[in-house]
Amino acid sequence: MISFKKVTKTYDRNARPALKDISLEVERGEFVFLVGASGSGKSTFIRLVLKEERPTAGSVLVAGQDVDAIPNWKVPQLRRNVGTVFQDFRLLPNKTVFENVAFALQVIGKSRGAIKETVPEVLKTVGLEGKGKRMPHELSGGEQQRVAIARAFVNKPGILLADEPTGNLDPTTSLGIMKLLDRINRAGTTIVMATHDDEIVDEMRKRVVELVDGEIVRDEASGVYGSVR
Ligand SMILES: Nc1ncnc2c1ncn2[C@@H]1O[C@H](COP(=O)(O)OP(=O)(O)OP(=O)(O)O)[C@@H](O)[C@H]1O
Repeated sequence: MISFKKVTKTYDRNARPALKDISLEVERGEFVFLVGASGSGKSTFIRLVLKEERPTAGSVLVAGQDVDAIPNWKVPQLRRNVGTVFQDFRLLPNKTVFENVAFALQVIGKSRGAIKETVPEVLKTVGLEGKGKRMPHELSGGEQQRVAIARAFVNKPGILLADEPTGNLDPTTSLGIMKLLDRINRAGTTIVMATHDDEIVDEMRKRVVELVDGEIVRDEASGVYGSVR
């Protein structure tokens, strides 16, 4: 589903690479934790998948397509198939919960009828039934993240990229968010989640890919946050 073939990304010509000769295959339906210290290259990995950055060398394939070969006018189509969730939720503050989720459908031209039907269903899936009329500031952090996940998921993307989605949440709320992501994954969406949250990684026992200074130092099925020595 996502394939990195000998990918190097250098932002500044003289700086050390943010990613160094990375090769990685993420199969359809997998759940992968990307772990590593701040600056190890996790966000760069995510930006390359979204074509927000271009590799300096090597190639990135998403659903079999070389991202670099996708013309700019087709990039929105790529990003529709790759939902994103971030640490800071990124909701539209002046729109209701319903409108925040509906927006993702409006931009792809869905009819009002379809939107009216789909949004409440998705809100129910993420545990926000009946909260469509609330404004983001009237929600807890965990609820705001659920809205962000609903928005990312409403188009049923094949891939969901999550960059520190539990970074602003307490442990109990984080666990709720992880259960939701796990459910979405089990329904068929491939998930790559960058995180520093060792408790979550240890609890979930998914594939763990560890980056150190832009290089993959560990790739384990059912792994834990820190390598077992
Ligand atoms: N736009 C940019 N221009 C120049 N250098 C950058 C840019 N973005 C990232 N870098 C550098 O690339 C390296 C990897 O950064 P990246 O953001 O991918 O790490 P990260 O693992 O996501 O870190 P964090 O956990 O803090 O988000 C760092 O050395 C960083 O300073």
